Amino acid sequence: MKLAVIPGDGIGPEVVAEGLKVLTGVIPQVEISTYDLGASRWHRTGELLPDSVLRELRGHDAILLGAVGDPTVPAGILERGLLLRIRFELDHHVNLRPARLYPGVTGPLAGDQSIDLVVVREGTEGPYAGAGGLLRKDSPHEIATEVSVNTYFGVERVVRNAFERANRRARKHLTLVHKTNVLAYSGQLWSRVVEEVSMEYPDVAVAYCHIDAAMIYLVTDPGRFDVIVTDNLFGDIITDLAAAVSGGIGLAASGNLDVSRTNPSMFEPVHGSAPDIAGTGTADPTATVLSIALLLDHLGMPDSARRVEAAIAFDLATRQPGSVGRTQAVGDRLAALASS
Ligand SMILES: NC(=O)c1ccc[n+]([C@@H]2O[C@H](COP(=O)([O-])OP(=O)(O)OC[C@H]3O[C@@H](n4cnc5c(N)ncnc54)[C@H](O)[C@@H]3O)[C@@H](O)[C@H]2O)c1
Ligand SMILES: CC(C)[C@H](C(=O)O)[C@@H](O)C(=O)O
Ligand SMILES: [Mg+2]
Repeated sequence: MKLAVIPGDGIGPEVVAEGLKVLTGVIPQVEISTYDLGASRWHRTGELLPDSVLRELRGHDAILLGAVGDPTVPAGILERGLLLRIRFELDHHVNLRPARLYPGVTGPLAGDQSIDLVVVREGTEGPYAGAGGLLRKDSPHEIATEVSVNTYFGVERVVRNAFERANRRARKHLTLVHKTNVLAYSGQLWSRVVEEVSMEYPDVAVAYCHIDAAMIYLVTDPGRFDVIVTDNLFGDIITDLAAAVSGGIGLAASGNLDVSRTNPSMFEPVHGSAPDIAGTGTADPTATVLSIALLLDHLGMPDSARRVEAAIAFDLATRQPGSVGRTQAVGDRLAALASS
């Protein structure tokens, strides 16, 4: 397997190092190329993602990314110019973000909540598309627009993927989360496409939830969700909350998938570069390791993926209170468990 690794900024390199320990323990023959992209390269050279590097990335089976973003770089430069550019150029239209409350993990919710859901977030459109601009800049009449772009092609392929996933899961339940009461045009398109595609999946029960109410239910009754399909921005927000109620952002994994497999997919923790804890050795690398399980599944190595997941499940079930908090110690435990 040829793997491109982008450690990135902040805690990115710290969690990626632990992820690679686990991966190379399970798949010793992995061929790794590491790419120095992120804040330090930008400061040194002004480069974000040279075209030559993008070409090289395309030649790999998958990409593992830590995180990008740094307080010394103006907001959005790295996020848009590096991370989103990779997602867009490599057509990562399905942003897969499972959230599960593992046995032994204490979440912040009251009572015995069961959480086992997967968010299928659209990855290349919505307000992320970069359409819009500033009119009458620096005047009292300045106007900023950020247009949400939703194409039939883009919505249909992500909705179809969500139905396929729901159909393979035990509960066979899909919830569209949107804001159709206000976002009339895009809401209509998403609702219509969900209705159309649902005809091909008669075994999947379909529900709808406005984004604001979905935030209530994620906290009061998360068990109602199985597969959530939603747009790029709603999906970003939902998945941080889903992570928080499932034991924390340090456990939340993601895969940016080109479902057509024309381009390599990219796997990364849902969290960012966490400048507040970077360098302290306290970041939880579990999200990165779980992202590696998604990567192994995507590349057709389900047995290895299950070994990695089982290692995480065992570790989470047996972690002593206060024993999280050392990045390397967690990575060592997971690597030993996964390769034993
Ligand atoms: N995919 C990505 O690369 C990605 C994702 C989100 C944010 N970002 C960027 O990261 C930077 C920081 O963003 P932010 O602070 O809003 O979000 P963040 O996810 O980096 O951090 C939010 C909070 O979660 C904590 N946290 C994050 N990961 C953790 C881990 N593995 N273990 C323990 N605690 C963890 C942080 O300490 C912080 O308190 C920004 O530049 C942002 O744009 C990048
Ligand atoms: C950093 C940012 C561009 C990114 C997003 O909004 O998708 C992040 O928040 C994420 O969740 O991966
Ligand atoms: Mg996010």
